[in-house]
Amino acid sequence: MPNLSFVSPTRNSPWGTYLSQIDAVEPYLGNLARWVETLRRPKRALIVDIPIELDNGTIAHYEGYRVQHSLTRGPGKGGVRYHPDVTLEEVMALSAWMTIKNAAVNLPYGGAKGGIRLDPKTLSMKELEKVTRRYTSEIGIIIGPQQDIPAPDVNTNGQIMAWMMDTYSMNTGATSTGVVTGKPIALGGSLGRVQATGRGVFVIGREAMRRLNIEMDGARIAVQGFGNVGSIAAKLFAAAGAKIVAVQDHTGTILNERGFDMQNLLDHVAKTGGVGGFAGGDRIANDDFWKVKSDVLIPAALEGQISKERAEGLQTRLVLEGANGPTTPDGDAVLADRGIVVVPDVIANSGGVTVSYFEWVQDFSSFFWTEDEINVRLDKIITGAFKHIWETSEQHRISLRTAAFVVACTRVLEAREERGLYP
Ligand SMILES: NC(=O)C1=CN([C@@H]2O[C@H](COP(=O)(O)OP(=O)(O)OC[C@H]3O[C@@H](n4cnc5c(N)ncnc54)[C@H](OP(=O)(O)O)[C@@H]3O)[C@@H](O)[C@H]2O)C=CC1
Ligand SMILES: O=C(O)CCC(=O)C(=O)O
Repeated sequence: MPNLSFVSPTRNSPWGTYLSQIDAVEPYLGNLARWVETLRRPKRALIVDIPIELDNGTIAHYEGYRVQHSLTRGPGKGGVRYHPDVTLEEVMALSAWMTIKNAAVNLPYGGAKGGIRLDPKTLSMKELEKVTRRYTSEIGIIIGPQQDIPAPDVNTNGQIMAWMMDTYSMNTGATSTGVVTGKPIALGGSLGRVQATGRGVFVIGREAMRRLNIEMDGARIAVQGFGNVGSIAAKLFAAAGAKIVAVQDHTGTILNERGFDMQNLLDHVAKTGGVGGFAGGDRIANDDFWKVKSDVLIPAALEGQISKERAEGLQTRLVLEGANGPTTPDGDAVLADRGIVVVPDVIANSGGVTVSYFEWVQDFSSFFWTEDEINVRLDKIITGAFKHIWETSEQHRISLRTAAFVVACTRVLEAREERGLYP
């Protein structure tokens, strides 16, 4: 592992996971491997202090980050996460996966990601707005429509993007819609962006199932995480004839062997904030989620969920990574041994950033597309990228993850080589 003085990753931590994925791709890079060290360190990492006055009059300090892992192929691009477990090391890994994802799909971006260590559920809307605006001002020195374009991730949404866009615009003295994506439609957002990541998970899942001869009609699907990505993917699979048999979030795990009534489940989550207590299924122990028999398992929550132990017990044919980094290297090795196919995050959840790219293009041209145009273009781009990765995997007899890294790292390092050596 490289000697970065400010992190001490373990093998299965997010940054350790990313580094082991780079180790796996290195033998397939030919002469470009001389540049591989570039991928093992972020180009730039900013840590910011965010002091705000809480509603009760006290001052609270939050720690925020923006990491630009690579700017080789274009501006930084990647979401912003609000979560109590956010660390610099986690944001580094998430930013690096953005570099790989953007290159795997051939979007003209580098990779970046941001985050603030806080629990948004404990803050009022006013406090959340203050944190967001201060964070945006602090990272304002490195973001911009041509520099680095944030977007939503865990616990962030269109409202937060609107505050970010407004703060950046006020600070620079010009309305700058292209500084973030995932904005509300009224501020230059794109139709289809809210649904895009879940839609992309469905589209890539459909393609992988076709290649593995898994019938969509009646296929059993289990979904961990029922937020933006998990709920929309589940809804689209159900609409295509699959059965959503298990769902899990922080409020519990629910099982229904016959498949949930999706509209009832979505209404329950909208009303109560989680899947727990849903009457249309049986509550089971959280650990039992990982033993539910399924054709497709979609982790759509956080990193590190499929450990070696959980991988040993999975009863599924296909893992479709809606979340970023949900499978540890030890878990990955077990799944490979057991013949369970993994469609990696960097292609499975690439629908979100692809429509973010469409949003950015639409903002620059001030010409907006219909939702149909967006969905057709999304489908075409990501199924094309998936096909290329599948064929690369067959050609080298490597996992889809390593194949995605071969495609992506080759693009990044070729660009690096072309840009030359001297300052
Ligand atoms: N939003 C996007 O466009 C994109 C998101 N992703 C990735 O998808 C994943 C989900 O993001 P998104 O849907 O946007 O986030 P959301 O905040 O909308 O939803 C996250 C979901 O995960 C659940 N969750 C969190 N921790 C756990 C846990 N330990 N066990 C079970 N459930 C848990 C949450 O439950 P609860 O509310 O109960 O905490 C919630 O249902 C992340 O890995 C993200 O990086 C990837 C590409 C783009
Ligand atoms: O839409 C984007 O720009 C980035 C989404 C994101 O953070 C991700 O794909 O993990």
